[in-house]
Amino acid sequence: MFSRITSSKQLCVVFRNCFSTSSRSDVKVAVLGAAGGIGQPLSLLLKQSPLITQLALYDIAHTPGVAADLSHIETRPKVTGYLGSDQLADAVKDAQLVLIPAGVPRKPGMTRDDLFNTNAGIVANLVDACAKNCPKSMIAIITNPVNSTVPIAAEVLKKHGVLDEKRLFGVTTLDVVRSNTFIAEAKGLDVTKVKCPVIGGHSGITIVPVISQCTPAVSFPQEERVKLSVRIQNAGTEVVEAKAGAGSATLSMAYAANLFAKDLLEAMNGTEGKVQCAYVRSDETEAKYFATPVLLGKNGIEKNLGIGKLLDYERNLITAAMPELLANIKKGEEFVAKNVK
Ligand SMILES: NC(=O)C1=CN([C@@H]2O[C@H](COP(=O)(O)OP(=O)(O)OC[C@H]3O[C@@H](n4cnc5c(N)ncnc54)[C@H](O)[C@@H]3O)[C@@H](O)[C@H]2O)C=CC1
Ligand SMILES: O=C([O-])CC(=O)C(=O)O
Repeated sequence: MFSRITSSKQLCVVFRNCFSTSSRSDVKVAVLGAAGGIGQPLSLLLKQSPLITQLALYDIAHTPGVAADLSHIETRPKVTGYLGSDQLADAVKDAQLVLIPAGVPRKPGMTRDDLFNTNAGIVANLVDACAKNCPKSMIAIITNPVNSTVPIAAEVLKKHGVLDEKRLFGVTTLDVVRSNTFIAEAKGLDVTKVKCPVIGGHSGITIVPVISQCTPAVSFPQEERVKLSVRIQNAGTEVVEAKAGAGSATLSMAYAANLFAKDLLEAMNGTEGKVQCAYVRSDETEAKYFATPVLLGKNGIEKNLGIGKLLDYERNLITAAMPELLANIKKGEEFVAKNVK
């Protein structure tokens, strides 16, 4: 091939074709809270994506350093840093995907709902900027309490008249990642082959692992199934306690959010068959928002794949989750009604 090249222009074309990626259009991804415990490793993982052309990093502190550091990596996304609220609009302007890990994490003894008073306003403010500057963007909320911050985001977008429920996600991928890991460990399986859906919400008893739908199929005596399910529900707390005041899961969360973002970006780019569990607007139960596996497509959620067949034990977990989930959703919606113009 190279023997027939006669000019430097031709060489450039060959070089570009050899190293081109599957996507040629501009894809801007913004990370809000990019200098944090999740934001930094997540941005590092996203910087390795050939599907992203611009990686916009926003935070209220430290973004110039994080952006300068990541910008030296020899991968496709161009990194830009934005610091403070004056630069928020530019950070999200025309983004196709906004990932939000901004806000405070738990300390031992706290529930995710204890973060509401600080994080509700942060999420409302960031989503307000998205509504104004990238109204068609996919928005993936990582900030806790996810059970409430997703309804907050929806209500803010609704106030601006730009809510598209198919483009709004609460990121619950870490629950699936943990289930896969714990089941593989318990059964001595190749962890890369284990896929266990987790449905419901993203806090304590609202997290509902559906071990009966795991592939490959696994069976446990009831006592062991209960122990494993409870461990999955409390896995976030396990990390909070191990970190002893220094925050919650950051590295595994960055891994999980990158996995979710990668599948969503690929689906947006036309790859079919991408499925992830996510906390989304739902008609599956009486809860307006409920995590289930969703088929991703060019416009976000292509199809909600639903709850599927459950064991009585798993159905009882949903029943037990419902009061807390409904209260969390109501709290988020009321926050916007009372506090956001
Ligand atoms: N969805 C999930 O599965 C998980 C969610 N989380 C949640 O993610 C959130 C972030 O956790 P970490 O990164 O560990 O916390 P962190 O404290 O290390 O980082 C948070 C970052 O947000 C920034 N920030 C604060 N207010 C902001 C604002 N108004 N605008 C932009 N940035 C702002 C801070 O400057 C900081 O850099 C927490 O709410 C945590 O509970 C954590 C793990 C899993
Ligand atoms: O437990 C927390 O506070 C953070 C979180 O959501 C998780 O690790 O699942």
